[in-house]
Amino acid sequence: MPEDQPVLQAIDLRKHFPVRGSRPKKFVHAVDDVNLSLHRGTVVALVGESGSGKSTIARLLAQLMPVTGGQILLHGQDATAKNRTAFHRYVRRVQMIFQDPFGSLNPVHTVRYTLTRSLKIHRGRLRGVELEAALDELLDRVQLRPAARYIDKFPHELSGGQRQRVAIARALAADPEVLLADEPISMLDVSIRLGILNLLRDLRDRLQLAILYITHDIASARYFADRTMVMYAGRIVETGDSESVTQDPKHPYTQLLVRSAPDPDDLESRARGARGEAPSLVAPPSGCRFNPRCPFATDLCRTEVPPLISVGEGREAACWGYSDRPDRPSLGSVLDAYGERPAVDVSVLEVDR
Ligand SMILES: Nc1ncnc2c1ncn2[C@@H]1O[C@H](COP(=O)(O)OP(=O)(O)OP(=O)(O)O)[C@@H](O)[C@H]1O
Repeated sequence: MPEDQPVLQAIDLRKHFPVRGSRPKKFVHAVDDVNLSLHRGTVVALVGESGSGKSTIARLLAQLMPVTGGQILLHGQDATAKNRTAFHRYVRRVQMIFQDPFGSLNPVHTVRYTLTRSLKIHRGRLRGVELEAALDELLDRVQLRPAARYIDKFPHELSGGQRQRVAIARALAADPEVLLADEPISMLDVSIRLGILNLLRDLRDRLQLAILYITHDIASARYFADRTMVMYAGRIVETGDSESVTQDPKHPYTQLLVRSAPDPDDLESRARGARGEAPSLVAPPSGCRFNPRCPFATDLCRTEVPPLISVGEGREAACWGYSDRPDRPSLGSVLDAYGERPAVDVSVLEVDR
């Protein structure tokens, strides 16, 4: 297998949810034309505001629901699971970690039960010494040591961080190649978030996992992810290595997102105050979906969807401002345009490595 071949790939991924009771039928355009690739030993962050479609992408990649359009490839092969056996095979390779480790662990079962069950589902029945060794190894991988201290505990006897580690261990029991981590730290105490990210990074390196890290916190994307993809209203608006995307954002939306870190909700209120609300995904704005909030938008932006345009090595932005069209908008400083100083200095992105 060539090193640079993606493990998991989404091509022109699309998800439209029907709006219940609408006549004529309307749809929430949650995800449109999303392409992404996950590679061995690499973390890709998917960043965006609430409702931008991040979780939908994770659930599509996990095949928890059908796509409206597009394709999911595992090692270059169409991975659409057409029956239970195929789905089971897929889930062994592609595991998901959820936001709420309390909700995702059954409160009536001990760590031993949860992990044994996962091992049984994915690796067949293990017994005696073999089972104990596998349980020990799983807890060791997520740094819950010594295993004996945790193995017979119930979820309520563990801290949030320990619960999330157990949820990660349960995912590792499948011996996956891909982890889809949907906001894995957002419900945890700030003081233990870094520990979980460092654990995931360790797993990336030691097990060469391909990780999709979903977050609305662009600072953690910079800290943790090799590459960052920024999503706005169901579409990818910028991609590149995390350092460049966060330090030198090109798309006006990414610029706004970076400037309002670490509180993305602040972005919502500031942008609303300045330029209307986040768009309805039932009838998304034509052209660039960011155009109603963009201070630089022109007729071109209002009518034609911008493609992802190269804006540097390995970097792309879906903004007409970077095209060579004669009617392209001329970009300026987002902050000047909004007439505001940054709420929080960008240096908040400097997290202790
Ligand atoms: N099952 C569903 N039925 C209808 N609409 C849905 C469904 N799931 C998600 N949506 C809509 O799709 C859009 C994208 O939602 P999604 O949860 O993917 O966003 P998100 O970026 O993950 O947000 P958050 O950070 O709040 O989870 C939203 O408008 C949401 O209301």
